[in-house]
Amino acid sequence: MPVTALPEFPTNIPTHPLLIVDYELLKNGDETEMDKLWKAATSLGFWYLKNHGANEDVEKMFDMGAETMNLPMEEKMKYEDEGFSFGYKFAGASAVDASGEPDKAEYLNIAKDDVLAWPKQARRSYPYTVNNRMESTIIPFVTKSIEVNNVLLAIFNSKLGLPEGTLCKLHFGEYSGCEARTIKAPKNLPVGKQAIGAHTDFGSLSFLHNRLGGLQVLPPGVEEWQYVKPVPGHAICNVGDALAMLSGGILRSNIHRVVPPPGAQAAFERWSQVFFTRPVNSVMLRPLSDESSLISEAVRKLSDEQREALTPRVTAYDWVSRRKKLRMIKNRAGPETWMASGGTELGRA
Ligand SMILES: O=C(O)CCC(=O)C(=O)O
Ligand SMILES: [Fe+2]
Repeated sequence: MPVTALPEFPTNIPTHPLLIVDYELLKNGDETEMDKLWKAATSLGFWYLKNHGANEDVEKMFDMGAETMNLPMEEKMKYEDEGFSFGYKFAGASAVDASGEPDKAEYLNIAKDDVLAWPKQARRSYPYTVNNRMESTIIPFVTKSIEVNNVLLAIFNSKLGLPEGTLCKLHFGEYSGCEARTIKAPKNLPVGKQAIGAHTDFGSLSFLHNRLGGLQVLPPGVEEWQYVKPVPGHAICNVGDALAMLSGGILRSNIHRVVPPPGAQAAFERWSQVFFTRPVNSVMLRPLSDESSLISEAVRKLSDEQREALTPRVTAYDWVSRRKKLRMIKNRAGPETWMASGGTELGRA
């Protein structure tokens, strides 16, 4: 489906405005732009990123996603995600709420470790539609996404007053949950259904590309979900739980969800491409108070409950595994399973 054939996001629906950050300016060390990024990451935790240079790679990812999701179900299920995160997740495998309502989105997660090891296999195998496009599409998209998220991480490292390279070291040199995700939600979903239930992202940074509306955030202090409007060529970036924890809550991992696209857009399939940067598996998730007075000061001001929420005493691997596992309907015992699947949202979900 050419992008131009898709209906516009309706003009009569309120949206949550995000700050627009220019990646080229960030890369050139522009102070004003870095301040804008900091403001976005410490308030809502979401921002648009323009001039990121990944648009052509993203277009190819949309093609790869369509080729993959169009495979017969039997073929996709050969690559089912059996635990951690990598592989195929069929629509309806995860709950969207405590009642156990099934999700409506299917997706395929491709481990960064497999992409960087190609043509060797590091973590698992994938459908031929992925293998065939590894060199032309997936390696370029993942390489570019890593580069972008590294620039963002280095800025956060400096603004948090951490010794140079601290955050970078926590994200490289070992296997991790970093992954590229291609997502499809069907067209004509009834209003009120959720393609993806409310969640905070599990890792550190997400680099998201979508074309239709449907992504919503619940901003702090607000009771109503608000749409984030897709803007052509602009990525939607956000902070996840791991970075919220490492920063002692200074960086915000905000809750979000995916509902049917609004207005005339609802009649179209909804596709997204994401790259998730996550700490390496063995990293203990906790505020880096020993390494930054800014972080230790922020942690000192938290309530006991907030401090506990940011200090789960588990590794990055266990954090992703638990959240993923407890959202799966096959592991659901009752509403308590959903309640136990939460992240750093401090009861907001
Ligand atoms: O598809 C989208 O717009 C958002 C997807 C998302 O939140 C996720 O995969 O974590
Ligand atoms: Fe998300």
